Amino acid sequence: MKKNIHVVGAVIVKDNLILCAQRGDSKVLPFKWEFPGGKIEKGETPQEALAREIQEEMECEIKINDKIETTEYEYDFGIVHLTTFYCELVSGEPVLTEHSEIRWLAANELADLDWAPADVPAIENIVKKLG
Ligand SMILES: Nc1nc2c([nH]c(=O)n2[C@H]2C[C@H](O)[C@@H](COP(=O)(O)OP(=O)(O)OP(=O)(O)O)O2)c(=O)[nH]1
Repeated sequence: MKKNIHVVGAVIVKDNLILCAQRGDSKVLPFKWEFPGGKIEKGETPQEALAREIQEEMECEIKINDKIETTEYEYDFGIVHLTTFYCELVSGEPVLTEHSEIRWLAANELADLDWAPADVPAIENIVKKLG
């Protein structure tokens, strides 16, 4: 049976633009675009995991707002359960540490990127709301 992987992603909105991050070449899903975040660790709420991941990965502090949705996608390495939240920056500016690139895009530009497949339903949801 495939393992279940519980992941949180931050849809950070600033001046109507959304932060998009490209995965590095040494990771699974190389060069795919995603929302910064990562795996929920034991004992964490999704929000705690997200705040921790963004601090580690992007060196900034966020405020976590409404949940967008939780979706499931079955990859060959496991089933990712991805929960996304609208977020805003509280302090700091996102820094590239693990990602190969970051971009701030308007909602109607999101579909131009090659997203991790698990993210596609969230992208559609965001475009409906903000696009
Ligand atoms: N952070 C993030 N991960 C995503 C998204 N969409 C998606 O399919 N994923 C997948 C990629 C990974 O398999 C998993 C996230 O875990 P991670 O970011 O901690 O994993 P990783 O591969 O970068 O690092 P690791 O296993 O070496 O710790 O979820 C997304 O929008 N954001």
